[in-house]
Amino acid sequence: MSQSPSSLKLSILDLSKEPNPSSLSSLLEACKEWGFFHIINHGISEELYSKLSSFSRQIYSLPSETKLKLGPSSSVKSYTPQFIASPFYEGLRVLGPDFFSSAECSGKVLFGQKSNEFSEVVQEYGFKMTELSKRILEVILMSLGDGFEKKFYETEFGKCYGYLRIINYSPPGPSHEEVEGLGKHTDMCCMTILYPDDVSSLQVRSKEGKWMDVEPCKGSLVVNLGDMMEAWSNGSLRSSEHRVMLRKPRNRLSLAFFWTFEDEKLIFAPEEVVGEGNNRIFKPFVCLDYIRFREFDDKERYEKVGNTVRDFAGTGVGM
Ligand SMILES: O=C(O)CCC(=O)C(=O)O
Ligand SMILES: [Fe+2]
Repeated sequence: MSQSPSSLKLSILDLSKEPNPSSLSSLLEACKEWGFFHIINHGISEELYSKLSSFSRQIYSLPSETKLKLGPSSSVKSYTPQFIASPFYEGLRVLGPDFFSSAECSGKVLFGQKSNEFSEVVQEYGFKMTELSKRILEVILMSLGDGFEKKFYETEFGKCYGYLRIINYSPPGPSHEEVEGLGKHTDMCCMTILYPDDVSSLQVRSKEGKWMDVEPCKGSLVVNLGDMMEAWSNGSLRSSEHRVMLRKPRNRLSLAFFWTFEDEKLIFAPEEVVGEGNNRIFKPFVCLDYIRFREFDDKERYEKVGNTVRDFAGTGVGM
């Protein structure tokens, strides 16, 4: 058996406070070292979360035939059944920016009459997460350089959009001490905001390759940077490998909100971000081409585990 992992206390960004030099420098440090941090005072109420998690529980207790009407081989394709990402993982994707319509499309199949309430809850969550993503991204840009949020927010990130994945991990069997709920991967997007339930199962891989348990932090959400951000920052911000290890004999529910560039975006780190005299470690690339590279197969849009943006667009310099 492998050694038991050490636990990792992530840096905390308090969104109720105006960013100051000290909070910006600890955020930057966290983004460079781990690409992961916690946010507190994020404005997502427990009430909204519990409404959405109650719908999620209802969804995942539906019979497989109902869920399979939403994918992977139906025309809707919002549902990823078990045995694609892992035997324990199933997920439902709701695409923004029109979260209501997207939720309605799946909700009609899953809930029939009750779908309106589901769509409203998802819309509210999607809207709040969108606002939150914009805000966090601005602070990250501020931490990267003086005035960078004004210079780059609109021009570079102005067309970003979000999508939500409602994820259910089924419990490992009694004979298993620990199983992989979601294997090692990096997120493709710019940034992910994760609302995990109270089961701590998320692990992040250090630069040295050591798996670390993310230490839970009450009332916080977990933010992690994705490959698009790593490429856009010329590798100075980190998109870390992470995975989910299931240990408790119960379901785990998580809500992952992905904030991503538009498909046609050409990712090319601005000169000021690269910095004078530094080498470019990524070739320019179009987002959709990278998403295609990572696709599991042409039917399923799940991330292909193992391939990262460095494999796809790395120049081989400075790695
Ligand atoms: O469920 C989790 O805690 C993590 C999910 C995740 O990493 C992902 O969906 O990319
Ligand atoms: Fe992830």
